[in-house]
Amino acid sequence: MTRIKSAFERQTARAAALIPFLNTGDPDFDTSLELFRTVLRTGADIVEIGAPYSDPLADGPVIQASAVRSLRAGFQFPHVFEMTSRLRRDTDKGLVLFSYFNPLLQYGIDRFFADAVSSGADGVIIPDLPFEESALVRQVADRQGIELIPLVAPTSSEERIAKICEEARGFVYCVSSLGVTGERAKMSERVQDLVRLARSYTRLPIAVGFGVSGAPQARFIAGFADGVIVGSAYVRRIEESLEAPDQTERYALAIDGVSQFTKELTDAISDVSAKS
Ligand SMILES: O=P(O)(O)OC[C@@H](O)[C@@H](O)c1c[nH]c2ccccc12
Repeated sequence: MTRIKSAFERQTARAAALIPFLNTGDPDFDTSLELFRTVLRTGADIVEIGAPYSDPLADGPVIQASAVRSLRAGFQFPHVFEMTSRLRRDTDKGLVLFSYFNPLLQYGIDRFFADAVSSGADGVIIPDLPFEESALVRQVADRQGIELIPLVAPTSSEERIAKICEEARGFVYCVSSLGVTGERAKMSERVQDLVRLARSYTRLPIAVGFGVSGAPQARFIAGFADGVIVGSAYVRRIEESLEAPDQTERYALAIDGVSQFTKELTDAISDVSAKS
């Protein structure tokens, strides 16, 4: 059984897996390594390990600012492999590399997947991978033995969702709403229809992301999906920690912030299974 599959299977106690996203190198490499370790230690089942990019078209202001911080702190693309191999030593949970298509193309598709496998990654998400190129990329991923996790959006036609789900590996990422990443006060109820539709085309786990700002949305999603993906709300806690005057306090605030938030989210998700 793959680590991604077992991460979802382990959720018999909880209604859904918790899947945080953080950018590698935000606010610097060593601190982000400790932040990833902290969310994994305090309850995350899978992590999305972001490769910061200078032109993150699908990201809202919080993750855009995070990418700027990482790049300013000297992030280079191969650091995602260093991050993954460091985390792999500590954990058997799911490690998913997250990169836009362009920097991955620059690095070389075959080289990227070969390095991803040797770093211990279980999966890859490429949010802006054009459907027309996905067959080639999936073939490389399959050949290298790593799972290429697709996204379906509220705007996807049923025909396109069917095709994406048929070719999916690992899990299916259902984007909850139109637009860019970022916390929403309320999630669209329509995401339940999207998950229901995807479920009719795949037996893989289905995770929902975009807009989760805290426990209420996590609880809502855990009621009908297998995974809750949270990015901006975590990254905002890192950003807020940087307002503290000195480095030691900034570090402590960031670690405490993501640790406390993970507990809030896992408690909310566990609530759901207790009730159902
Ligand atoms: O930030 P949010 O609204 O919690 O959404 C998850 C998102 O951060 C993460 O999955 C992600 C980060 N960058 C992306 C770009 C496209 C799609 C998804 C993402």
